[in-house]
Amino acid sequence: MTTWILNGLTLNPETGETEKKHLRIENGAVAEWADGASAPDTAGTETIDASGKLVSAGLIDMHVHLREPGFEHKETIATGTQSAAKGGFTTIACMPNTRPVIDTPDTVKLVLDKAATEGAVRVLPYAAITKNELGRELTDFAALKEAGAIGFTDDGVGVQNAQMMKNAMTLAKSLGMPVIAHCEDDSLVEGASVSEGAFARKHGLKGIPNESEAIHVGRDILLSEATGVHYHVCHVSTEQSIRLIRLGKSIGVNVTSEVCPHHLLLADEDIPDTMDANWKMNPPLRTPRDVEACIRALEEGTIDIIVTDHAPHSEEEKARGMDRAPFGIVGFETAFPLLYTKFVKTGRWTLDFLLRRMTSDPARVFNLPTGKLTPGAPADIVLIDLEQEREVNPETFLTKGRNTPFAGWKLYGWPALTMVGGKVVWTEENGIN
Ligand SMILES: NC(=O)N[C@@H](CC(=O)O)C(=O)O
Ligand SMILES: [Zn+2]
Ligand SMILES: [Zn+2]
Repeated sequence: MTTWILNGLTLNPETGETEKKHLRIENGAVAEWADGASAPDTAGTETIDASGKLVSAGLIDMHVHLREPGFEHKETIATGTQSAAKGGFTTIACMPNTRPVIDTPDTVKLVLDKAATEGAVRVLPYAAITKNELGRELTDFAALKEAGAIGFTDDGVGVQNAQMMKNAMTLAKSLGMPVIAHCEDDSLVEGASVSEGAFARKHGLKGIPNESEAIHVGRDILLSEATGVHYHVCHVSTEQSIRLIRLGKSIGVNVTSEVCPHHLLLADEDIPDTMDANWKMNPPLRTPRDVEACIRALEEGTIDIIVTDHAPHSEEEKARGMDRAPFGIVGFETAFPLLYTKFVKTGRWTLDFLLRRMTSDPARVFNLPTGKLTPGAPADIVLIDLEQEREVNPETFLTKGRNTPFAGWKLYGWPALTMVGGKVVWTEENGIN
């Protein structure tokens, strides 16, 4: 089957300018970029008009929470992947902190089966490092890999014991698998819900110190050096962690890292005095100095990729107040417009820079066959409207979560159509296909 995406704008990375091209798709794969100056012969083919829209490889999000099994009131694989499609994502990697935890081959298979039948986009499951994410006993890495897990992580909590982490890394290395770490030392955090900083001081709250993250980053870089494993740091949020990752990379340690839009855009002092728990996430919003450090680290390559850490919770859970509400905010449906508006439209980044951090770089870091629209690649594509300004309205989200601090923000760069493997899965006009 042939599909033509006609008259779209594609980015020429050499000039940084967009140019009009037609894209031919054959049997779910990219076949040809044709000159936009003349009309191709489209007799007998399906056509999609992309006039005025950017044509990009589908976005890749290597850190998301789909909540199924066990927390279907927050999200399901169906709603989470639909939300991802609406946000322009075509591949997402989901975290194992479900109930039960994804720590057996059967739970990995359950996620893969559900994703295949009910999912709107590609889903790559991570499996837990330790059984039930309790930090006591390693899971069966070989069997989990065999079942389809793409890496190991106890996201949601840090692995507190260094020997446990070293054993995990040694085993993962022997299987050629990465270890992905939520970096948090529990002994330094105990009961705090916001960062140590201006907001905590103003409200007399106990704060989460920056070193609670960086201590694990430093420890794990040493363990990665010792074991040779590919070690990937989750949701980097502090200047201290960045310093350590920079050092690790400079001496050749196999370390990579990710950052979330909120840690590039918001600081603790932006949290409203109403203590709205839609501003509560882990790691917490840090100081403006940390925000600038995260931006620079991404710019210099110390941080490799952008992820959302999409973490839906119900309105009832988020209404429990800053102290008692769970950590986490949704991310799929605001990520690209936020970053495009605040970093590309303002002139700090090129469009090419932003797109790479959300497409080809995650594919490179995790060895995925997607992320580039070169002939032969899967036709995972997003069309993006860069011109129209719209307001973030959580009531229109496809995720079950409404927990975002970005409601009301006026943004550009909204996805208009998402295609996975040559099949249109979502359009602005008609919703989920
Ligand atoms: N990021 C969050 O604030 N919450 C995540 C857990 C996590 O990513 O650590 C969640 O599962 O809700
Ligand atoms: Zn985490
Ligand atoms: Zn997470």
